Parts: sequence; C-alpha cells; structure tokens
Amino acid sequence: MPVEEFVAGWISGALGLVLGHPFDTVKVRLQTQTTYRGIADCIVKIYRHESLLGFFKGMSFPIASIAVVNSVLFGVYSNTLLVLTATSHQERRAQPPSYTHIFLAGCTGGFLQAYCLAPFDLIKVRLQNQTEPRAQPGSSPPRYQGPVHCAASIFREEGPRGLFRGAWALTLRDTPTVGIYFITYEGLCRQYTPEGQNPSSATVLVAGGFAGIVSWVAATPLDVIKSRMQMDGLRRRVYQGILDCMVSSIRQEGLGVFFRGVTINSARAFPVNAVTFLSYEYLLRWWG
Ligand SMILES: C[N+](C)(C)CCCC[C@H](N)C(=O)O
Repeated sequence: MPVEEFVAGWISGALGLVLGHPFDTVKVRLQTQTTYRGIADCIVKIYRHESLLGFFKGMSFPIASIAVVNSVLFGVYSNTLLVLTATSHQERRAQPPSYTHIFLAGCTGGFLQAYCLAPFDLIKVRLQNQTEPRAQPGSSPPRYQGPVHCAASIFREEGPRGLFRGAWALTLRDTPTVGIYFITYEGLCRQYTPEGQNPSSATVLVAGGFAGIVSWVAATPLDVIKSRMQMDGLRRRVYQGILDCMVSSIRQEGLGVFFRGVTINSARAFPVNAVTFLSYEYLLRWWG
C-alpha cells in the first residue's frame, strides 16, 4: 500500500490547520453560543476578553491529531481509488478516474476519518467554548485545563462513550461531503488543465479553495448539529439524538440555524484547503 499519500496528507493538513484555526474558533462560538451578534462582534469580544491567544484555544490537540486524521482522509481516498481503478497517483493524470469512482473513494475516506476525528474534534469544541480568559490569580480556573485534562474529565464524567459524543453526526457530515470535496477539486483541476498535464499551482490553489468552500457549505447543517451534540452532556442532557437536536434547534431558532457559521466557515475553508491541496500535490510530485 503506497504510504506517500498518508505522509503528504499529514503535512499538508497541519499547514492548513494552523492557518484556519482562528476562523474555526469564531465559527464554533457562533454555532453554540448566543452571546455574539455576528462575526465582527465575536472577533472583538474574543480579542478584548481573551487576547490573541483566545483564537488559538484548543489548537494543540488538532495539530497532533491531524497526523492521523488527514493522513487517513487522503491515504484512504488515494488507496481506495487504487483499488477501484488500478491506477496509482502518478498514473491518474494520464488515465483520469471517473467521477463516480472519485466520489466513492472520497466517501470511504470521509467515513473512516470521521471515526478517528470524533474524540479530537469533541475536545477541540469543548475547549473552544470556554470563554474564561487565561488563568489569572484569584479567578476560578476554567473547567478544562487543557486537552489531556479535558479528555480525562470527559472519560470520568461521561464515560468512555462520552468521548464519542456527536460521532454519528460527524460521520453523517463527512461521508458524503468528503466525496463532494474531491469531486469539486478534481472537476475544477480538469476544467483548467490541458489533458495529460499536471495542474498549475494557481489551479491547485483555486480548485482546493473552492473544494473547501463547496464541501463546507454542504456540511454546515450537520456541522451545527454535531457541535451542539458535542456540547450536550456538559450540564444535563438536552437532546435525545440527532433528530431530536435538529427538531428542537429548528423550533427554537428557525431553519436559519442550519447555516450558522457558514460565512466564517467558508472564509476559513478557502485558504485552509488551498494550502492543503497545494502542499499535498507538491509533496507527491517531489517524491514521485
Ligand atoms: C468535507 N468537510 C467539509 C467536512 C471537510 C473536508 C475538509 C477538511 C479540511 N481539513 C478542513 O478542515 O477544511
């Protein structure tokens, strides 16, 4: 099984992640808290209250986990295509796989990475939602002191299954949308690249950026539900399951709730995925 794709997926994911984390914090806050009036208000409040560091809450764990998560995403995608079409990454420019195969390989990658991502994503969301400023003498410390403490507390208070809270919503979010992610990327690359050639850097950046935006727009309704299910269980349980969370969110906030955070998420998705695909493609060309 070719491993370059796994390594390239890891490095490119880490680069994209650091770039996108401040956007991600604003998104999670807008999705799960009602104290902010909009993106600008949220940014100003985080900065005033928690300084620049506030934007980077919950980042160390995703950085560590991206090694697993993004390499599973890209590695499984590429190796599923290898199984389906019997062409390696290098041969795919000359013999492009069909969109059906790309979609199926993307869904497989999305499904498997969702399970690896679930506990890391849960911890990220819990830490991002702590609004206390950094520990100051005299003030009460935040509930979770860091990722490891957060994981241990969830394990203790909510049981081992608590670490997978929201995992189903995450799987439903990622299985089809990772398919959409790769179809958009490949489609745009093919559109702007002469047959048989490698896409230019500009094409890869734009195609990667749009793949991020399109797939995140499609993923946003389940992303909101996922984030809410992950925060559930912190005090007393509110939702009985995905459907219940959907229905009660719509009842209370209307259909617009499904698009909470979509603007900031798209603003994040473009640079993150442009950088991710550019570094992925170049690492593979360099090694190939
Ligand atoms: C398919 N879905 C939209 C869920 C995400 C796929 C993009 C993953 C990328 N690491 C990012 O964080 O943007």
